[in-house]
Amino acid sequence: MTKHEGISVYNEIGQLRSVLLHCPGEEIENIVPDYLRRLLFDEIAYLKQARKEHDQFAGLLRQEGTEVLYLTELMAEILASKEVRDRFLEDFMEEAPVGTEGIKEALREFFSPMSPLEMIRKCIAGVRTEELADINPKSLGDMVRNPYPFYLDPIPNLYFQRDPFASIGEGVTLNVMHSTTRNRETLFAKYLFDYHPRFQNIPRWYNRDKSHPIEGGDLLVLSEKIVAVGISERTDAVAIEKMTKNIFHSNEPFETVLAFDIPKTRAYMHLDTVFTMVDYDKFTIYPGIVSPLDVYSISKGKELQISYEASELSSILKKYLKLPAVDLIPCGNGDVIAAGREQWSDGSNTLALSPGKVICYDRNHVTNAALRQHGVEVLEFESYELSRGRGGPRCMSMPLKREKL
Ligand SMILES: NC(=[NH2+])NCCC[C@H](N)C(=O)O
Repeated sequence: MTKHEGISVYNEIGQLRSVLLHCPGEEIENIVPDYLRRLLFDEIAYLKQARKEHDQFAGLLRQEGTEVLYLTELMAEILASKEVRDRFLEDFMEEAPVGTEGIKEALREFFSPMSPLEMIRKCIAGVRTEELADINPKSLGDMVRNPYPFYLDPIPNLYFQRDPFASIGEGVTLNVMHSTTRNRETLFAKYLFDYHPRFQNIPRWYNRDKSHPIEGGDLLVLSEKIVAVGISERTDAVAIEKMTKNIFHSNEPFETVLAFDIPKTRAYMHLDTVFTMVDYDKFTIYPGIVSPLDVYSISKGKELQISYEASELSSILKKYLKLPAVDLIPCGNGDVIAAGREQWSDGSNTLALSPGKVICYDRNHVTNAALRQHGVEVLEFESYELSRGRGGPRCMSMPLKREKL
């Protein structure tokens, strides 16, 4: 197994050294029209093409010198220990939730011949009822006929590794997801940080047993001093305060958390779907959120000091990032129709590889051209299928290490 490496993320744009991904697998082929909405998808995706696109994404990262780690492989390393494997399976079934002892027993048997990697892939893919042929009925629940086709639901959003936990400084938030369908994703993160030798003693700024939701797509580390967070459909103010207190009580250098109150709608589910940082003084932003935007600052002090920031976004960013000017590059380059279309497929959801160099979906050609006009280097990859899950390059990646600036 890999040696201790830890987490180090003090900005959004410093050279990306190490990143965690999940390449979509069979879980995508367990998405059915009846459950699309609940699974947070808008369409049925074609797995073969989605995997091809994801490999292009990983290829670009490697080509730029970034270490690419896969969640399934790290998890398989952990589950090589029989004790951890057994505990994981029990926790996983409990949270699924698998209701009856008869089904649990059948699942234990079903998984037992599998290698750790096969087991973890299957946990993510989901288990259909037809796959467990003979359940030994132990309760009424094991006997009644149930038309629902899964004993374990698929976890199709796992390729959005940005959301279940978030790296901030040398620690992480272990998140509480807004929707039931994504909550098991944070169990993988919990096991990584509890058991993987690469991540020993990582401080947690938030823990998944807290009831208030917070998701990684809402968390942006703008600098060593400033963290931005969305108050969004997915992240609530109580969770933000708890996380902020824990960060401020540590030795981390962060001094201010800027909370952006964005509209609570599906299209803008997280702050990073409407706003990402691309260079020291450049950001891409969806124009539709600029005028309704309220920003609050939470500053370090004996108590949390919370204030409403009355000025416009560019002034707030200039003030807190100590910049003479900032360039807000609009999604859709000022064209309302292009902005709406490209935001829907994550035109503003860029992943920075280094200051001024980002990875984007190729389909958002208007926004990509605007980024280039503003001096940003844009690397593109295909995006027919991955975009159907409503997330882009930033959503699909969790930085573990970035160079400090
Ligand atoms: N960081 C992000 N913007 N993630 C996008 C996640 C998309 C996913 N289908 C969801 O609704 O949860």
